[in-house]
Amino acid sequence: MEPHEGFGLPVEPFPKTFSYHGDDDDAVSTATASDMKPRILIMGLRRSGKSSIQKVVFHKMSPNETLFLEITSKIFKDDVSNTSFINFQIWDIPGQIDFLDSTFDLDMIFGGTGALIFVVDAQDDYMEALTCLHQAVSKAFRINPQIRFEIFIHKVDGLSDDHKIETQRDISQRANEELHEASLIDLHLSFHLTSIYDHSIFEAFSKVVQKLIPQHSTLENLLSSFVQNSGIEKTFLFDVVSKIYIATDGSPVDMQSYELCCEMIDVMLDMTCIYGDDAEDATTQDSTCIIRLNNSNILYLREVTRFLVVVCIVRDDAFTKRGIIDYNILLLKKAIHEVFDVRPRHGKQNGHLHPEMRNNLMQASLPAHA
Ligand SMILES: Nc1nc2c(ncn2[C@@H]2O[C@H](COP(=O)(O)OP(=O)(O)OP(=O)(O)O)[C@@H](O)[C@H]2O)c(=O)[nH]1
Repeated sequence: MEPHEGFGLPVEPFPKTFSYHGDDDDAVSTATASDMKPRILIMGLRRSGKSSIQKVVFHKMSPNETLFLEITSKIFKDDVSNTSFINFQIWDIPGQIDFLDSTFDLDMIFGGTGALIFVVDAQDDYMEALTCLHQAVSKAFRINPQIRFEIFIHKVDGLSDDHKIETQRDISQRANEELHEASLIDLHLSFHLTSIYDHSIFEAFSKVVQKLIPQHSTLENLLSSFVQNSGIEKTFLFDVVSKIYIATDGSPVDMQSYELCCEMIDVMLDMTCIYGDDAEDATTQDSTCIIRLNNSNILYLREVTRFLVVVCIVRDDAFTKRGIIDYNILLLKKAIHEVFDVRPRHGKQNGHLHPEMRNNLMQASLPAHA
């Protein structure tokens, strides 16, 4: 099954030559070919929820099934690129990793890492987790200062809204104070409140992945231009299998809209699995799905590649101009294919929309929105 052959031009998930170290590959030179893929590490104490996060986001495991997951005893490398647009590896690091143990090649582990997710169980006493967090991030930062550090304050489904905010404030203050005392002032931590029992884990993972996509700001510009010229309220570019949104337009994301779009993808995939033609993949046929909501909005889903769909929220009066929207979606697809065809080494992304793409979109704009 070749990735992204479903629509027109071939598209690579991430450019294969892409490295998070610019042109310097020394840090990963000892790794094997499959280890060369950009990598996200998930770390944290035992039973903090690392394997559950990975199974729920990338393997469609239902949250309740995670109750029966066994303890991870060695590093689990999960290559998600066969089923997902996201061409990288997720490494689940066992809770009991000992940084002084020479059997762990830390230079290799942290050298090729794009992001380190550290999971803190918010339903447990988190003091030990904070000590481990400090050890992990300071070690990783000294080996590879390019790593993004993402702290998932996890299992917040058991906490009230006030308690969530208070927990985040306390954890971020303690973690940053420790870094300050260790003079690691350039080490930046990002915090996310997460749970596998709602969409917060998908939202947080989306944010992590977006920071690792070199083309992200170009995509965001492209989607903003698309929205403005099509009379659309909000649009997301989704990796279908993981429901991670690769990009959205520049307007703020509200969780309810994101959840609605995720649920639409679930409905489409479930229907396709149950009633679809077995010979065809869920999204090989330029799939389209429209759901009219009871609040005068319409959810409009269109395939971009085999693994990517664009989901739009449109007011029903704007949807009467569907021809314009469809025309703009055609241009959007073409532009997205072009964006991912650009390899950073040979032509670095500058984060701006190519003028040709912008002009094409303008041609399709409604007079009212032009
Ligand atoms: N309430 C709640 N429980 C969760 C959440 N995520 C995971 N869990 C539970 O936490 C327990 C431990 O989850 P695992 O994913 O096995 O934890 P782990 O960090 O991989 O554990 P090790 O393999 O020992 O490193 C399981 O019973 C999960 O069901 C969550 O968001 N909320």
